[in-house]
Amino acid sequence: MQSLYIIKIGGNVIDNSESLHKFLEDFTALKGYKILVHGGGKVATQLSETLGIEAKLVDGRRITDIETLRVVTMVYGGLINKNIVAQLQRYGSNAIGLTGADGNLIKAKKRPIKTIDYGFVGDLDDNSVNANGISSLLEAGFTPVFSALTHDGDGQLLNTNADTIASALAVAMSGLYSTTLIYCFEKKGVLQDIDDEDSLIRDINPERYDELKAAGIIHSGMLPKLDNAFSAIDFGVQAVIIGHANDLNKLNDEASFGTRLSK
Ligand SMILES: Nc1ncnc2c1ncn2[C@@H]1O[C@H](COP(=O)(O)OP(=O)(O)O)[C@@H](O)[C@H]1O
Ligand SMILES: CC(=O)N[C@@H](CCC(=O)OP(=O)(O)O)C(=O)O
Repeated sequence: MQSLYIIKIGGNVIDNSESLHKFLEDFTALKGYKILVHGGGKVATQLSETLGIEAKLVDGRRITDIETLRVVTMVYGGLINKNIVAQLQRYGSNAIGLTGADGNLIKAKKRPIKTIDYGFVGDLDDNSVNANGISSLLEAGFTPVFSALTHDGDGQLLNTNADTIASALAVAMSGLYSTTLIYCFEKKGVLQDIDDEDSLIRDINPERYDELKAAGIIHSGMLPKLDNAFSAIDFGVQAVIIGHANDLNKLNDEASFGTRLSK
């Protein structure tokens, strides 16, 4: 089996142009098949507020009414995706920018209304990702760049969390490639003390995860990220690493890049 990297970058990296450029240069230098997934929640929140649309998030997930869907379509599918693709082209990567609607590559189901109506938010299931379609892009020499947008097959775009997209892509692609999933953000990895970059936790297994949650050491945005990450490992993804976007060039040096998850 050939190897594949699926790498996700979040809003804080995208919002910092120096950090983003270093990351994109290092991403281009990685050998072999690769897919980039980007969020951009921070930029969407800023634009919403500029437009006078209140940004509402519950448990890290954006309530996406029709106005907000327009904003995230512009921000994720347009502004951020096309800028990243243009920069990757500059560095020599033949990037192709995508939403899940393009090539019907990721189909989602609108989240059912329970206690909260999330609006146009899409959830993924086992059949969401068209792995063969994505594989044909990779084999043709393209580097797919996915934004946090999917579709329902009935003409409706949906907002889907980028960590979830990265995890679902990794699970689906692991049937065809030996897949490593990497979450890149603005810290060295999962930290024992969130304010101390020297307190990196090198390995986490499910038992340790439970302890760190109970002790309040892991909280907020790191909780859904690790839930997605452990679910990817359970469903056959070879390796999952969480690390600093500016350290991607140290990826092959196990001792210096990020937190590794194990079963
Ligand atoms: N133990 C921890 N180590 C590192 N980050 C943590 C930890 N616990 C909570 N976090 C928070 O998780 C955030 C990352 O999640 P999130 O904001 O969703 O990032 P992204 O937008 O990159 O996906 C960090 O910015 C940090 O504030
Ligand atoms: C449904 C939902 O919450 N979607 C996310 C998609 C963007 C994202 O995931 O961005 P980060 O990775 O930068 O957080 C949102 O709109 O914030």
